[in-house]
Amino acid sequence: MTTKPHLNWGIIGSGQISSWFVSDLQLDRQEAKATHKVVAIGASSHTKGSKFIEAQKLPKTTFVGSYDDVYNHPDVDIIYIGLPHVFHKESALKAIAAGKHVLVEKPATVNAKDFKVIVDAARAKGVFLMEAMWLRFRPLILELKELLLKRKQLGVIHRIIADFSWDMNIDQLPDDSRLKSNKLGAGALLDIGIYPLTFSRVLLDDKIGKDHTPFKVTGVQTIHNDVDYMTTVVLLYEDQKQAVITSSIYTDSQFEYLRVECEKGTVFIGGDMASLPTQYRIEFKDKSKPEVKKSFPAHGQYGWGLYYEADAVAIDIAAGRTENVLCPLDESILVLETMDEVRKQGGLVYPQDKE
Ligand SMILES: NC(=O)C1=CN([C@@H]2O[C@H](COP(=O)(O)OP(=O)(O)OC[C@H]3O[C@@H](n4cnc5c(N)ncnc54)[C@H](OP(=O)(O)O)[C@@H]3O)[C@@H](O)[C@H]2O)C=CC1
Ligand SMILES: O=C1OC[C@@H](O)[C@H](O)[C@H]1O
Repeated sequence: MTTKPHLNWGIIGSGQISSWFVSDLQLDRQEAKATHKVVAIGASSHTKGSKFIEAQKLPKTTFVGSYDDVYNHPDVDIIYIGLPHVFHKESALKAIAAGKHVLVEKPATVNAKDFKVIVDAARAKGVFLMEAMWLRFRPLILELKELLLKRKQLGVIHRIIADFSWDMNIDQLPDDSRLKSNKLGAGALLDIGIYPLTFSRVLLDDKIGKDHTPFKVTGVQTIHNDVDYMTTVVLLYEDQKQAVITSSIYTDSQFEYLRVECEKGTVFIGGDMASLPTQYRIEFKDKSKPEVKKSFPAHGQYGWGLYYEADAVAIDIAAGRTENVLCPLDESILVLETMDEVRKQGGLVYPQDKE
């Protein structure tokens, strides 16, 4: 019997996404491709870290310390960074300096320039690095990629229309919320617009990263209180395909938030959150063909599905790879550069852009 790849995780930050990630790592999954252990929690205070351990039902012996303690913990193989965007750079650089592999939440950084610094540091140190864009690893997306791009079952793809909008009640949030403050990298595009942008990258272009099909970017932004409440992006590919990408923090998405329009039919993708697609259906232009519908369970016993990216990372590291083929570093840079261009046209500036 071959043993599965294994990773010992150090978690930085005890907030919302760290709690999802840690609960997924602990799920008992028969089909798991790797095994995971959370060995250390880094939190801004010992009390917060201990509460996190209790809430996540981690063993009481799990190490709790400062972020620095966790970067330098001898049992930790890989650091997961679950901090607001603006803290990703410093955290990733410290983890890399300590010789750890890194999985950093999306967006990898506020702009492309900052992520390039991290990529250079990881390459110099020879450690694994990836942006935690979990969408790229979901079975629903992999199945549609195979169906649309590899088998070309619906013929030529013409256009993608994709949205992630969520009424965050922004005016009721405290000014120092990561969802509201420009200083914390808030705004629709970076927080949620990155998902429909990723959908379009994954489903419209069969090339990735440095090899991508060239596209022109047009963006408009509605800015209030120094953050984008609403952003719309149009990508025009060299071969005339288009992606229309919308995001907003003061309206809500429809259940079917993504449409892939093709020569022979249209794919509609839906779910409660555009970061977590749970079903697709295909309407064929030939009406004699019955609609195809497929569901991919999530939540509860199925967890969030963050384990797909975690397993992929474990397999890469066991194989000695320092980046992942579905989420390579140049592709994260491309997405960040695209968002930089949209913000340049839309007028949204973050403090990191001026550094
Ligand atoms: N993949 C996904 O589906 C999701 C990804 N994300 C990404 O994860 C990251 C974190 O998001 P989320 O978990 O919602 O964030 P939280 O607001 O829950 O904050 C996470 C942690 O960051 C630290 N932190 C928060 N605010 C500050 C501050 N002002 N100054 C210093 N430290 C702070 C705290 O760490 P401590 O506990 O140590 O005090 C906090 O627990 C973001 O980059 C976001 O884009 C978020 C949600 C979903
Ligand atoms: O990545 C995300 O997806 C879900 C939202 O709740 C969150 O704000 C965002 O960071």
